Amino acid sequence: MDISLQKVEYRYAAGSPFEKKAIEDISFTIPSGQCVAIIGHTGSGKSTLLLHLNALLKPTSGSVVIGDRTVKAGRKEKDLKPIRQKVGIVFQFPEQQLFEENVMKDICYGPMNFGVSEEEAKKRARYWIEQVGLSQEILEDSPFDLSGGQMRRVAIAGVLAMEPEVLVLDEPTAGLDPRGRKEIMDMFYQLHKKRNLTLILVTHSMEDAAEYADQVVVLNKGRKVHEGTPRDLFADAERLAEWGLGVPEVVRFQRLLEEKTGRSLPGVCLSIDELAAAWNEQSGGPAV
Ligand SMILES: Nc1ncnc2c1ncn2[C@@H]1O[C@H](COP(=O)(O)OP(=O)(O)OP(=O)(O)O)[C@@H](O)[C@H]1O
Repeated sequence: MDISLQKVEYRYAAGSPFEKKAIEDISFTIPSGQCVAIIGHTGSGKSTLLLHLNALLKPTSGSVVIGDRTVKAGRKEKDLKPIRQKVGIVFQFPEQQLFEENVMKDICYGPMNFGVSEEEAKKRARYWIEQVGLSQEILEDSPFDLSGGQMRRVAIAGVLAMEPEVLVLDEPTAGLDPRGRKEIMDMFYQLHKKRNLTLILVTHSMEDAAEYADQVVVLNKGRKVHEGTPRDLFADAERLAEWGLGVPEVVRFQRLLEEKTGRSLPGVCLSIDELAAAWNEQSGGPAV
């Protein structure tokens, strides 16, 4: 299922003295099965845009096409549940939304809310708890007895148990240590690859955008200022700085290495493995 935004504008408190234009003239398409990162400085409009992806917000002008449904300004929408089921959002710090007495009930809540039977919801809970790297034993525990990392996985299992076609991740690694970040992102990436799940990654992390995204959309002051591959984007540090963004660590390390050795490597390397391979090829031996 593709999602396509066409000249989307959104104003908070439209028509009131407190009106505030948050995004404008935003058009792009997220093709089914892709991993797309949406990045931008604080206040650039990422969260506002994210809420349009499953019709939690309706554009003030323009339209959002989600599969076979078009959501546009000035039109009363019929049942939005099918859209909300197909496009799952994992909000920032999703563990804060756990509230049931045990993990099983928390995971079943979303699917049952969308009309799935209790029996089927429980079957899904048993399946998804393992897919997020936890054991079924945890299902009977209170979510509040778990560690922060486990709570986050439980909350993610609750969204996955709705079996969405598109998963929107709002700063999925916020507050995690580097190991936890990598584990969570690798888990999403495996799901994306194995199930052809479309991933939309809304993030401040240039590292995550560089490592996982096929395409990156950059927002600045409510407008789309760039759309392209991570490689194109991170080759231009000056432009990134203009938008208040930094280059990923691995690209910075590449520059440092080039400065120190006086040799330049072909292109931009987006992972340590790539950097090592490019260096070894240039230098004729394993120096990194
Ligand atoms: N509920 C609201 N009412 C009025 N203005 C808002 C509201 N939410 C956001 N804004 C404004 O809209 C603009 C875009 O905000 P948004 O939260 O979408 O940006 P963001 O890129 O997600 O920021 P961050 O990275 O800090 O979460 C900002 O100028 C913000 O002040």
